[in-house]
Amino acid sequence: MSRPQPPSGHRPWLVADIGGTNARFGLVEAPGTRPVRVRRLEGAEHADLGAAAAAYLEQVGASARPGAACVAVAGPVGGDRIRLTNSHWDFSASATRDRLGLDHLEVVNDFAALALSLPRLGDGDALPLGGPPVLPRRPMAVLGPGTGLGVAGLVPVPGGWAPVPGEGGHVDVPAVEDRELEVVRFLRARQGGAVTAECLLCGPGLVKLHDALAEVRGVRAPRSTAADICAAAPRDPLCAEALDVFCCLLGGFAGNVALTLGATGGVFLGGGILPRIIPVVQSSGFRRRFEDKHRMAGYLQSVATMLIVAQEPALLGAAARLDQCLDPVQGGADEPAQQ
Ligand SMILES: Nc1ncnc2c1ncn2[C@@H]1O[C@H](COP(=O)(O)OP(=O)(O)OP(=O)(O)O)[C@@H](O)[C@H]1O
Repeated sequence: MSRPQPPSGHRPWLVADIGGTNARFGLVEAPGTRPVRVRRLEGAEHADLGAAAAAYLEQVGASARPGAACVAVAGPVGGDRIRLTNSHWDFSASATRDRLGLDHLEVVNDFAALALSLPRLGDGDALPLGGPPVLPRRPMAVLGPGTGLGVAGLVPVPGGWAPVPGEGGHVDVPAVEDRELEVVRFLRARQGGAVTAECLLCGPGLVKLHDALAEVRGVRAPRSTAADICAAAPRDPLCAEALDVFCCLLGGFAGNVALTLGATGGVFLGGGILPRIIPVVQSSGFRRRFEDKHRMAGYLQSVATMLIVAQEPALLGAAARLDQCLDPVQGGADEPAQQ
């Protein structure tokens, strides 16, 4: 297929994904194309979004000033003031737009952006984790453990797709099997009150899950980071079990999301942790727990589960959002992911 050419006089678009630690940027040179010159900056090294974006544009030697931007942020959006959940950045969208000389600035929730990336995933951007192939033009869902646990739906609407972001990570944890219930009972006693899905299904949550499992098993084996647990799992049975419980809970959670949203088009997994432990997820109880929903087992057996392995997929979704806003021909042209 021929690559769309920039319309004459088209200024590039800036896309960004701002997480708790990292700010990822890219440039979209023509409507309907994938972001290029993608870079990751440390959020803490820059005072605010405007400063980080300016540093990025200088770093990549952008010759033309962007005409529009879409910024995906980890936190609720709405109104001019944007406060990030896990970062000190707090900025005015209109002031940032003016400072960067943009005609248009779009701010979206990071999982809404991730949802909008789904119809643009190509071969090799996502791996099957069980079930049939992805079905075209059906509702889809995306969820991902990273610094927190994000969830969003994506529904087909006339002319394209609409993302449905929410706060789905904060539902109760779907503990069903004995070892899961033991971990949750232990944590309830220790921290008091409810244990949410995000409490265990994210990077810091994996550490909490591992340490609780150690207490339940009566062993002392402190681990300080998710990376440490993932690296040790091939030779440390407790780390391996913590990861299996993590994947099983994630499967139960993903099944709940699929049932709630009617995501018959497929459930996609994103976030920073899973792409680093692909064989572990593939051999875990994830898919078994996804389908293990009593009378709804048959319904879920017909739903694809996929692991997103594309680099910086939220930037792809941010570009899709700009197409929707500024170039309805490209924005409405997305076909659902075919794997
Ligand atoms: N090597 C690793 N193996 C497993 N998990 C890791 C590794 N490195 C980092 N992580 C986990 O990944 C999480 C970050 O995931 P992700 O990149 O999705 O975060 P984010 O919230 O989108 O953005 P940010 O990176 O800015 O925090 C961290 O909480 C950390 O626990």
